[in-house]
Amino acid sequence: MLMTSAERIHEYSFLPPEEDFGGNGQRLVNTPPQWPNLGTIQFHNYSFRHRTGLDSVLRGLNLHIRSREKLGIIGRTGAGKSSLFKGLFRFVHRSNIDGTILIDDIDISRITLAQLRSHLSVIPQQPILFSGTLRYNLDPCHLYSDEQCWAVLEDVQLKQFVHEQSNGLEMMINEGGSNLSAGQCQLICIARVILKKSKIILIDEATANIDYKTDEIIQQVIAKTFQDQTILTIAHRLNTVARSDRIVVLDKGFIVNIDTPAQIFEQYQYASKKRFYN
Ligand SMILES: Nc1ncnc2c1ncn2[C@@H]1O[C@H](COP(=O)(O)OP(=O)(O)OP(=O)(O)O)[C@@H](O)[C@H]1O
Repeated sequence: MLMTSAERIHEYSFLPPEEDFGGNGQRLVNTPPQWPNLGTIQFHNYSFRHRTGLDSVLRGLNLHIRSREKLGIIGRTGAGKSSLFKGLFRFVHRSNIDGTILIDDIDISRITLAQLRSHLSVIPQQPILFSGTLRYNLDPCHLYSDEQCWAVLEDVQLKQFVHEQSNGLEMMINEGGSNLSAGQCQLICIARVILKKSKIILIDEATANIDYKTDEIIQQVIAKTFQDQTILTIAHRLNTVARSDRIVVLDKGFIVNIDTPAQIFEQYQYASKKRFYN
């Protein structure tokens, strides 16, 4: 088993590095120190495919997301919701992208990947936890104080639970968080994102193993602690996006509707259904 780890490290060391920025003779742009201080996102005629030779899975998107806006993203499976996030993180080579994404008026293809990715936070569907202490899982680079760690645990309503553990912040977490519930894992990931204070947060709503009560806590925490952030949420449940400012409906890579939740639900008559697709 340990040799498998050595083999993986060897393989990763020889992976070709990702293209760092633009190419095509474009000049690298330096981001201002506070960038992005507004958190606006603009997609201009944006198309995305996973690899050369495949069809585009996002097609000619035009979308202006405002500072501090809460935007829900819905659509059937395969509609392109996750691809939108991959585009924001620049997970594919530039040759597979048409159009541009601007964050606070800066074209994201003209900054380094490190600049881009260090300013975006994601709360993934499957929370990622490592074997190590809770503190390490909250703050792997040791950038924050214990007080700040406790404060975010309070924000996500885990302070009491951690207090009850004999080691407090030093409590051990198993790989993948196997000694915690799915909801606790999700809340720890949210706490990590609160610490980082990114202006833009991407949330891929968890669909599995979260009970109704924990889901409600997660929604409350997100609504309360991320008021000043721009939030894009891929939603699988109606209640998650009901309080958004707007909802975007994707279908086969196109934006087919964008409106307030009330309008969208009325139009699609989703209101009576708890789960509306998948
Ligand atoms: N790594 C990949 N390589 C090639 N095609 C992919 C890859 N990931 C997704 N796709 C394809 O891209 C399209 C959009 O997928 P995407 O994951 O963005 O949809 P989604 O709306 O997030 O779906 P879901 O709700 O099921 O997560 C689909 O047709 C899918 O098959």
